[in-house]
Amino acid sequence: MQKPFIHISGLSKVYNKGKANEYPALSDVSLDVKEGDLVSIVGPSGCGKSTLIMIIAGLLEATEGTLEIGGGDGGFDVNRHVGIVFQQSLLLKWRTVLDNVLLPAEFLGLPMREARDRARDLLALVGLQGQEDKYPKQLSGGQQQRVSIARSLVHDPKLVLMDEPFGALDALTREHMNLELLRIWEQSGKTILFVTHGISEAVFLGSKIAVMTSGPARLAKEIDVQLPYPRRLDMKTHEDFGAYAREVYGLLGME
Ligand SMILES: Nc1ncnc2c1ncn2[C@@H]1O[C@H](COP(=O)(O)OP(=O)(O)OP(=O)(O)O)[C@@H](O)[C@H]1O
Repeated sequence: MQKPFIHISGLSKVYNKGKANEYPALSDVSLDVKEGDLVSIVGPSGCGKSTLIMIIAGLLEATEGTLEIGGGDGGFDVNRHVGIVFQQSLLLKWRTVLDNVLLPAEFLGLPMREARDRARDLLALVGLQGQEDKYPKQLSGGQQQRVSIARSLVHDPKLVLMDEPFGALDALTREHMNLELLRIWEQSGKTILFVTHGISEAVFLGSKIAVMTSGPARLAKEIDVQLPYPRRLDMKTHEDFGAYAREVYGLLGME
């Protein structure tokens, strides 16, 4: 049987272990993700979503458990093959849009001529063709987040981690960005883990939803979302969409 692209088993994280302020942020999390999946990770504030993402990104060490990425062939390099988008776009204000997108390619020492072509293609993919020479402050919040999505893809990662990327946007821009993200996902074929507080957003985007709960911080359930792609906003009014949302509300104790 083919191994999952991401295999997480029995993962726990205790902050400040052994100290008076020891804090269990993740407890016994297991999750398998197929290549090309878009997995929404949804849960209340403080349930450990960012902690999980940071561990997967190699920015934080787990206290216990197994994490394997890349199907176990040993060819996955977390520095080379992961792209990250945070809630804030974290653009460098003194660099142009194009130069911001190029940052990961610079860090990784990739051939810059090809990277520049790719960055231009990605800016077109995220709807920012013609904005390459602008500076971040000349863009709206939604446009800045598009730049950070292009930046997360410039080194052609196999896995994109998105930690509440649209949390700071207004509701309408957020819905628009949801549609854009689905288009980018379908065109790029990347595996995406998408953290959100938004139940509707989680259902709308995900091929799978990982529902996390706090107290204890754990993975309550994985739900395969059988809604067809391409998804359209009017699907949110459909009965099936409502049933998935109700299931997530129920798991979070919010019926
Ligand atoms: N460096 C740290 N030291 C101690 N505790 C921490 C640290 N980082 C996070 N925590 C705690 O671990 C818990 C999980 O934090 P985390 O940021 O992963 O949650 P989250 O689900 O992403 O929250 P939010 O949705 O509000 O961003 C929280 O209670 C937080 O206070």
